[in-house]
Amino acid sequence: MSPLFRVEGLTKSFGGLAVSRNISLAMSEGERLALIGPNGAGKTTFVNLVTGQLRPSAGRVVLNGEDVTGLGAVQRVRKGLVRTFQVTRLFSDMTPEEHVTLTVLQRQGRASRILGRFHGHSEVSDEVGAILRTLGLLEVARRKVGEIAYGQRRLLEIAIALALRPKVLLLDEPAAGVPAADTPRIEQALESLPPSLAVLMIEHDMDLVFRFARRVVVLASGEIIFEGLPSEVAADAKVREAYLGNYAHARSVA
Ligand SMILES: Nc1ncnc2c1ncn2[C@@H]1O[C@H](COP(=O)(O)OP(=O)(O)OP(=O)(O)O)[C@@H](O)[C@H]1O
Repeated sequence: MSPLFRVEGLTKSFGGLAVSRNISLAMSEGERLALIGPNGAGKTTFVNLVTGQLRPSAGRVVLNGEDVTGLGAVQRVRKGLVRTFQVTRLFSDMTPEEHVTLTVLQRQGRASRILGRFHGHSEVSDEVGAILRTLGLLEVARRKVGEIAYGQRRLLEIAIALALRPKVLLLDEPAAGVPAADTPRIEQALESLPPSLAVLMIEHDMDLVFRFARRVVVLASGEIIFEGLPSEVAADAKVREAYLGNYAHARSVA
């Protein structure tokens, strides 16, 4: 079976710094993949290349057999390639319900007509309610974002991404900054994501990685150095060296 999504030979340099080196990777429908690696390994750059925030120096991004490398970020979202960001980008005066409603209407090309009339949209409210329920946000659906917990804001980012009906969802550190007591909520929400969705998650919280991922890819210095089962990753010599080297470097500059 051909993969839902693949990248071939993705390469990117900033000046003389090679940040992504010939990265090839495929994902199938329903896949749960974690992309890990030491700080500065090039994980966010990889996501930016996949979603069109950055243009690669070489290589291709292929979704459903279609080469989307030439498309911009908005066009890729329309095709089903959707991401969340490491830092939340929400409006603190709006509620979760308003954020998700606006996104659904935007996806349908109707957002410009409804500004100021959020609650009357019964034709999308079932979908909005279902998305908020999936992420465990129904109870705060009508609270202002500025008043809800940080972990709930991170979940709202994922809710907004779901409202775009992704085929491939890329999560950039969904648990970053979330208090440890709230990470089970994030984990639970990730488990509730639609089974057919292909999910790639960047995450530093290894407990979360091991519980979420069926496959792990390790990036170091812009290169894939490991691809395999979560149970195998910790024992891999190259992976240990990459993390240890990074740790030693951090100690030497501290
Ligand atoms: N726009 C840019 N211009 C120049 N260098 C950049 C740019 N973006 C990223 N880099 C560099 O590329 C390297 C990889 O950065 P990237 O943010 O992709 O790593 P990362 O693996 O996501 O790191 P972290 O885990 O710390 O978020 C770093 O050395 C970074 O300084």
